[in-house]
Amino acid sequence: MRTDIFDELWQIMCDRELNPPEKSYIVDILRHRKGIDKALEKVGEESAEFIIAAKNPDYDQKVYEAADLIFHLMLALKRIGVEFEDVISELESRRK
Ligand SMILES: N=c1c2ncn([C@@H]3O[C@H](COP(=O)(O)OP(=O)(O)OP(=O)(O)O)[C@@H](O)[C@H]3O)c2ncn1[C@@H]1O[C@H](COP(=O)(O)O)[C@@H](O)[C@H]1O
Repeated sequence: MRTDIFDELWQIMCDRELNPPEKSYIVDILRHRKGIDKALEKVGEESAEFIIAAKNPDYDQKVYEAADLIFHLMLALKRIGVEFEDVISELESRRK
C-alpha cells in the first residue's frame, strides 16, 4: 500500500502554514476568521458526508468521501497543533 501521500500532505500543510500562498484551500482553513471552529466544522461536515456515502451503493463516492474526511482530519490536527506523526505512533503502539 502507498502511504507516502500522508507524509506529502502533512509537509504541504506545514509549508502552507509557514509560507502561505495567496490562493490555497489549506490556508483558507488554517487562517479562517472562525478560527479553530472552521477546521472542526469541516471534520463534522465531511464525517456526515462519509456516513451518507457509506449507506449508499456507489463505491467511488465512498472512496471520495473517505479521502475528504482523512484530508480534513489532518487539517484539523494541524490547526489544533497535534503532530500527525504522534497519531501514527499512537496507532503503532496499539499493535499487539
Ligand atoms: N487533498 C486535498 C483536498 N481534498 C479536498 N480538498 C478541498 O476540500 C474542499 C472540500 O470541501 P467541500 O466539499 O465542503 O467544498 P467547499 O464548497 O469548498 O466547502 P467550504 O469550505 O466552502 O465549506 C474542496 O474545496 C476541495 O478542494 C482539498 N484541498 C487540497 N488538497 C491537497 O492539498 C494540496 C494543496 O492545496 P492548496 O492549499 O489549495 O494549494 C493540493 O495540491 C492537494 O494535494
